Amino acid sequence: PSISLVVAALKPNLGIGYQGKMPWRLRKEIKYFKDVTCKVSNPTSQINAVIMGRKTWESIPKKFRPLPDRINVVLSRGFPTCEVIEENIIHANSLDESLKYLSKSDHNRSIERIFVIGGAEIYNTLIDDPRTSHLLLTEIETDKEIPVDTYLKFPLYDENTSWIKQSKQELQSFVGDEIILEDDIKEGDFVYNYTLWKRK
Ligand SMILES: NC(=O)C1=CN([C@@H]2O[C@H](COP(=O)(O)OP(=O)(O)OC[C@H]3O[C@@H](n4cnc5c(N)ncnc54)[C@H](OP(=O)(O)O)[C@@H]3O)[C@@H](O)[C@H]2O)C=CC1
Ligand SMILES: CCc1nc(N)nc(N)c1C#CCc1cc(OC)cc(-c2ccc3c(c2)OCO3)c1
Repeated sequence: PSISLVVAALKPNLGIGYQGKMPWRLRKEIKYFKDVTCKVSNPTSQINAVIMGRKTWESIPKKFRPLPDRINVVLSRGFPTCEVIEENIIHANSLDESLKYLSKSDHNRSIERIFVIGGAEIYNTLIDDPRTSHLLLTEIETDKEIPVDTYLKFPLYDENTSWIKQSKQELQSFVGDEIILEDDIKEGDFVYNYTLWKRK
């Protein structure tokens, strides 16, 4: 199965978190995240999965979790192998266990896409996993000093990296034409752009 990492990070050091929370609240970015992770070709027969670490699950405000219309998989070494907590909440103790569960055919809707939605420990393990085929990176920039204590260790800007930033057309066809992709979105002290990266 192929996995897509979805993350919003502050350039140039790819900061993603501060004291267990996100360093920013970007309204349009949250909508993009929802639209991209929810979108399936056929909503009656398909659904997507979002996989996250236990700390990210805990950081999502209770009223927003589980993220609706997606199968929510939470990873913790403290969970037994794989447990269906509620219809759309799965607890698993490893990525492999969760992928095994997601690839079973007895779901009432088939899984179209698998997105990893955080946090740092999960991202930094999976960026090197051969099953990770796409990276949906929201590149954020600011002139202000923003407190950040958690970073992506992604080799994107190294000269011999195997990750290639795709064209905007490629991103558009990946997310589908229903999603409007604005450029240089300004919110508060931030300017950001949506990007798609694939391995060479
Ligand atoms: N900018 C962005 O787009 C995003 C940013 N974030 C930020 O990331 C930060 C959270 O990241 P981080 O602290 O790394 O925590 P994570 O969300 O990555 O959760 C870490 C926990 O996940 C479990 N876990 C990790 N790897 C595995 C594994 N291989 N198998 C089983 N369980 C595993 C462990 O749970 P246990 O301890 O229970 O064993 C571990 O403690 C926050 O600041 C958050 O705001 C999060 C999402 C998106
Ligand atoms: C939504 C931010 C985001 N953007 C991108 N590009 N990739 C991501 N993986 C994420 C994320 C995430 C997990 C998360 C963390 C969080 O606090 C740490 C809050 C949310 C969240 C999820 C849904 C929400 C919402 C917040 O407000 C309204 O609806 C969602």
